[in-house]
Amino acid sequence: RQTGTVETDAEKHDVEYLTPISIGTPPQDLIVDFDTGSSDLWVFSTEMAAKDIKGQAVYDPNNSSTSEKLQGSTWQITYGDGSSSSGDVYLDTVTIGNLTVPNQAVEAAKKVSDEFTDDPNNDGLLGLGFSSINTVQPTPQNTFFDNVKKNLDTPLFTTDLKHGAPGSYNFGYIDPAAYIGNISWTPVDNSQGFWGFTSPGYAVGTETLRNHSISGIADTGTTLLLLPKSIVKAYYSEVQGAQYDSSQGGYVFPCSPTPPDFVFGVNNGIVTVPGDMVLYAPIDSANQNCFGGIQSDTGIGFSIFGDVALKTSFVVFDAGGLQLGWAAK
Ligand SMILES: CSC[C@H](NC(=O)[C@H](Cc1ccccc1)OC(=O)N1CCC(N)CC1)C(=O)N[C@@H](CC1CCCCC1)[C@@H](O)COc1ccncc1
Repeated sequence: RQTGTVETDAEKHDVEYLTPISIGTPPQDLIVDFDTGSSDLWVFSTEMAAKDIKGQAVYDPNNSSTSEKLQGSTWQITYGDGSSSSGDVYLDTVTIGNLTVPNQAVEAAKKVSDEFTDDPNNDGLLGLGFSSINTVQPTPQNTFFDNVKKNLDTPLFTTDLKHGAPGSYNFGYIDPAAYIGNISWTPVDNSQGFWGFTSPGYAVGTETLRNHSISGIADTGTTLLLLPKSIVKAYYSEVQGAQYDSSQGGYVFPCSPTPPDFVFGVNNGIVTVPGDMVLYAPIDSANQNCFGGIQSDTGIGFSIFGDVALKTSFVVFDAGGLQLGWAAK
């Protein structure tokens, strides 16, 4: 039985968290975005047109003695932000930290949308959602976690994302030194392939929790905390000078004073998003006005507890118990 840990680096404004992996023999090192909101492991590859590669590292299956083409298999994925990619599939050895999966489906990109080409630091995505939403056809493939979990002490992984500092993903164990207080557990609904859960309510600042069921997903691949419009309006009604700015595509407000905290419930516990984390990023060079880290989930169909929520906590993604655990740190 094994356990593993790997460090993940926050990009500017924590817009995404990038983590090193190795693929093939000899190992080819890439840095990818671990995404609990999707279930494909895809990477930039030598099968892409040179014009679509701008600084990313690429996977070359022909340079790996252990790669084996999955004949006839293809994949195509589109994300919530409209970005997309597609290609074909190889089985090859994938290593994360000290954990190795010998026959992991590695989805080699042939095409990627501009959002990926224009993100030089990101060489691909490693999906940590449920394998039921893997896009490989004709036969969907398992995620790295699904393949490795039989070798783990216990079938779970944890996230410890931080604000502007390296965080970590641990596999197979809960590090008691990584959190304080108790872990609040809540059942997971994986019927849509996501780590879905329902929060019982929320509070703005120091007020008492309001009962308001919020169904959403814990998603490391989404930068912001996307909530129902009514809750977002209630929050920003308590932020001086906050307004919806259609040119920015969200609520903006003066970068000082620090806005109130946002609290959401997890079972009988609470998670506090400090006001200074709601200050997502300045929208002007004078740093006068800031784009909010809390925005509306309109059009998605569920809320998204993205990095703005996750980086406040130590979160346990427990596939064995089909539950999520949230703890302060
Ligand atoms: C409505 S899900 C929006 C979300 N994409 C984001 O959160 C992107 C992430 C990003 C992209 C490029 C550079 C840096 C960060 O970032 C922003 O959208 N923003 C950050 C910057 C900010 N100024 C504006 C808002 C999203 O598709 N996630 C998916 C993974 C994501 C795809 C794009 C690459 C990075 C990983 C995934 O987990 C959720 O998939 C779905 C969610 C709902 N139905 C379908 C799919």
